[in-house]
Amino acid sequence: MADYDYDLFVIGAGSGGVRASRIAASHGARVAVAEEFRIGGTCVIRGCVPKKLLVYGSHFAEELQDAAHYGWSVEGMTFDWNVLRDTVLRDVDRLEAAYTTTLDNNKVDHFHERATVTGPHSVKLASGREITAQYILIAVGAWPVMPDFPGNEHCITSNEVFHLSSLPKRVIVQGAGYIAMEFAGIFNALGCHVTVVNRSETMLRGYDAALRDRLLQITMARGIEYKFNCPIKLVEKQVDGSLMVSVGDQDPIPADVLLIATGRRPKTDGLGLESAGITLGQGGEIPVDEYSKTACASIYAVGDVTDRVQLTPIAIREGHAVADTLFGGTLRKTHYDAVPSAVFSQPPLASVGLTEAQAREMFAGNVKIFTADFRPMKNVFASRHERGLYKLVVDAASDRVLGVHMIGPDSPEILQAVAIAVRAGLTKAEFDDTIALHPSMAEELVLMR
Ligand SMILES: Cc1cc2nc3c(=O)[nH]c(=O)nc-3n(C[C@H](O)[C@H](O)[C@H](O)COP(=O)(O)OP(=O)(O)OC[C@H]3O[C@@H](n4cnc5c(N)ncnc54)[C@H](O)[C@@H]3O)c2cc1C
Ligand SMILES: NC(=O)c1ccc[n+]([C@@H]2O[C@H](COP(=O)([O-])OP(=O)(O)OC[C@H]3O[C@@H](n4cnc5c(N)ncnc54)[C@H](O)[C@@H]3O)[C@@H](O)[C@H]2O)c1
Repeated sequence: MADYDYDLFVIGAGSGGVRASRIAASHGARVAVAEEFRIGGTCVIRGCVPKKLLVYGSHFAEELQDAAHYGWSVEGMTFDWNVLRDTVLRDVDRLEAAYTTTLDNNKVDHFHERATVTGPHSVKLASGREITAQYILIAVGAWPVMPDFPGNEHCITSNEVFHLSSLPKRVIVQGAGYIAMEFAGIFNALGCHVTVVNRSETMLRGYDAALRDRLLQITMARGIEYKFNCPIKLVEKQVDGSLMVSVGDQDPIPADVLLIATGRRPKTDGLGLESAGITLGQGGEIPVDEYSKTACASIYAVGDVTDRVQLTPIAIREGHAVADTLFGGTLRKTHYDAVPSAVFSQPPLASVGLTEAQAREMFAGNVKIFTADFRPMKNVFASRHERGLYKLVVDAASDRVLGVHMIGPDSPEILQAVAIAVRAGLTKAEFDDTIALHPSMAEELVLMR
């Protein structure tokens, strides 16, 4: 290894890249990482973290609305977008500094520039410097897809949404996936008029149909408008700076912001992978084996760029596994069973394991479904009519719980704990044998009969 400048060169200091760098260095490897934007990557800089802070910030609207029922007087309340935005952006700066310190503490060299691959053991920095490494890890993440229609230059993506100069009055969100439903919830709670425009009639594909339907009903009641089966045809900028958006065969919709949330494509364009004999998949993803090794034995790839599961904890696990495999003396794979996930919509939904539809197909219909459809106590007290819905999907033959699906207040927090039980393969009888924690919403999980 001594013939190379580094033992490991990582391209991309995001969730996967930082974890792999840190762990490889802790195993004694000489590691460097190149980052073309900001240390921390999508999750920290313009993804999970600032998004969740905006969810927290906007959720006060609901709390303040309900507060009067609990005896609080909240007259004259106001909201200042600039304060929330700037506080969130300051927290992002803090986290970027913390990630940089982590790299420094682990003696990982970092180059603040773009890197491309020039061969199985070599990379080139934007400044022109060539660096060699025994192994190269590609952890460059993904990039928002911008659909092709006239006027798309007037639209923003999740990259820009955290920096809006003012709170828009009217927001159109294109797409009905994670980002669309999370930002529809944020803007709706902050008092904007929100229209979700989707090309199909399905929102949050992959989530259980009953939960999706519940989210649709609640968010419609909260004022979000939906236009399904509705492609965007044209966006025209008006003299006052607002937008006129032509959708489907309907009347154009006026808006101040059009947020595109139509998926994220692996960021592999121009990365030079062909120089190492790596052929990209149809969606631009890097094909890898179960150890995240590419077709080139010295090059690995983790995270969104491989388009396996586009979630931060997965990128982190994959990065950690590569570092252990290459430098820790342990061959380590990442498992993808019972991966918990959540949509931080308002209300949020969360899920682990098989949906009812998936289980019915895999188990030839031999499944049992248990549901709790309830009005959370705090909602009843606040005269809020929104109901929570929890669903357990159970293998009828073995009694094993195959999936847990929840929509309602705090469901992501509750689901993380119950995901342990699903991953451990516990049965419905073992759920039932667990004493309820009362009064809580989570107790519904052990009370479904
Ligand atoms: C708005 C939004 C909200 C999200 N919310 C959640 C959530 O709540 N929970 C969750 O689990 N996931 C969430 N995600 C997904 C999550 O952010 C990603 O799955 C995760 O960040 C992927 O990590 P990664 O290491 O693969 O890539 P990234 O974190 O994207 O890191 C890749 C890094 O590589 C850099 N880079 C790219 N090309 C080069 C190059 N050639 N040279 C040098 N550097 C380069 C990029 O600048 C970037 O910093 C969200 C994503 C978005 C966009
Ligand atoms: N809470 C979380 O864990 C979280 C939050 C945000 C993002 N993410 C990750 O980031 C990824 C990207 O998020 P996303 O919301 O952009 O993608 P997504 O895959 O969740 O949703 C994409 C949406 O865009 C629609 N669409 C796709 N192509 C289109 C086109 N050409 N025209 C019109 N509509 C189109 C799809 O029908 C779908 O509704 C997610 O897959 C997820 O893995 C996770």
